[in-house]
Amino acid sequence: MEQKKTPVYVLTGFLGSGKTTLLKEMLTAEKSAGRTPAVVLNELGEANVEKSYFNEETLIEKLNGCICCTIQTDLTDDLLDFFTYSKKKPDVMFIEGTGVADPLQVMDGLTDPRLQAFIDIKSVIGVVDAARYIEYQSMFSSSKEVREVLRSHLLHSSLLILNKVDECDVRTLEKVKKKIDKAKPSSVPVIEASFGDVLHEELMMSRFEHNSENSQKQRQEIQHSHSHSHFQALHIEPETQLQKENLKNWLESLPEQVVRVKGIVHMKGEGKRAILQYSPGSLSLEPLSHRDEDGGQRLIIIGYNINSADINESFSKMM
Ligand SMILES: Nc1nc2c(ncn2[C@@H]2O[C@H](COP(=O)(O)OP(=O)(O)OP(=O)(O)O)[C@@H](O)[C@H]2O)c(=O)[nH]1
Repeated sequence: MEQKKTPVYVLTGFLGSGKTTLLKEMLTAEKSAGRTPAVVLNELGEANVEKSYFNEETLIEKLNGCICCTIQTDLTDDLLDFFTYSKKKPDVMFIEGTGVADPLQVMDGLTDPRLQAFIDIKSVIGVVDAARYIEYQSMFSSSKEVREVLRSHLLHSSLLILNKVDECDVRTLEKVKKKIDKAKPSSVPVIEASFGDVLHEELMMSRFEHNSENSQKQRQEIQHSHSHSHFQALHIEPETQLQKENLKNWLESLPEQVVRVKGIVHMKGEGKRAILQYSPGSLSLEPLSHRDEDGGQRLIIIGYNINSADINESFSKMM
C-alpha cells in the first residue's frame, strides 16, 4: 500500500522579515486543529537561539550553514533518514531556511527523487519586510548581495506575505506594493500582514505547482548570480551580564553591513535570560522559556562583508 505523503511548506524571506513569527502562528493553528507538525530549522550559526520557540514539535536542526547550498544534500539526507526511521510521521512539515537561503536551491534538495515517496511540497511562502523593502532595494542604502537575495525570494515563492505593514505609512505601503507587483511573477498572490496574522487556510493552500514561472532560465540565472557566500555569521559569547542601554547603543553603532543580530542574553537586574531580536532600528527582548540547556549567553551577528575584528573590539569596549 502506498504511504501517505507529508505535506511540506517552505518558509523563505530575508533576515528579520518575520518567518519565525509566521511559523509560530502556523504551528499554533495546526496544533489546535489536532495535527502534529514537524519543523526543520536552519541557522547560519553554530547555535540556534530560537529553539526555545519550538517546545513540543519534532525539531530537525540544521546549524552552521545555509540550507540553500552548503548543506543542500544534507537536507535531502536528513529528511530521508527522518522519514525512513521516525516512528511517528508528522501530519505536516514546515521548513524555514536562513534569511539568505535561495528558495530554488532549497527546492532542489526537496525535489530529490528519493524524497518523493515521503513528501508533497505544497507551497513556498515568501515573507517580505514591507517596512524595509525600499531600503533593502535601494542602490544607495543596500548592497548587490541583499538585492539579489530579495529578488530570488520574490521570484521563487508561490505565495508572498507582505509583513510588517504595521510599521509602514500608507504611501510607503502603496509604493512597496507597486514595486513588488512588478518584480514577482504575475500568478503569485500577495497578502498583507502584521506579525504573520494571515488566515491559516490561505497559508495552507496548495500552491506550489501554480508557480509555473519558475523556469529553467531563471534557475540558471539565479544559480549563476548566487552570492550569499558573502554573508557571514559572527558569534560572540558574553561572559558577564549586559547593561541594556549599552547593548542598545552598541547595536545601533554596528556598521550598515550588519542586517540582523539575534541571541540569548542576560540583562543586569533581570532574573531570567532573554531572546534578543535585532534588525536595524528595532530591538526586542523576550523572556526565555524552557528548552535551552546550556544556560549561557550568545549573540549571532549576521551581515555581508563584515569586519569581525572591529565588531569584536567594539563589543569588548561596550562590556
Ligand atoms: N513591527 C513588527 N515586527 C515584527 C513583525 N513580524 C515580526 N516582527 C518582529 O521582527 C523580528 C524578526 O522576526 P522573525 O520572525 O524572527 O524574523 P525571521 O524572518 O525569522 O528572521 P531570521 O531568523 O533572521 O531570518 C522579531 O523581533 C519579531 O517580533 C511585524 O509584522 N511587525
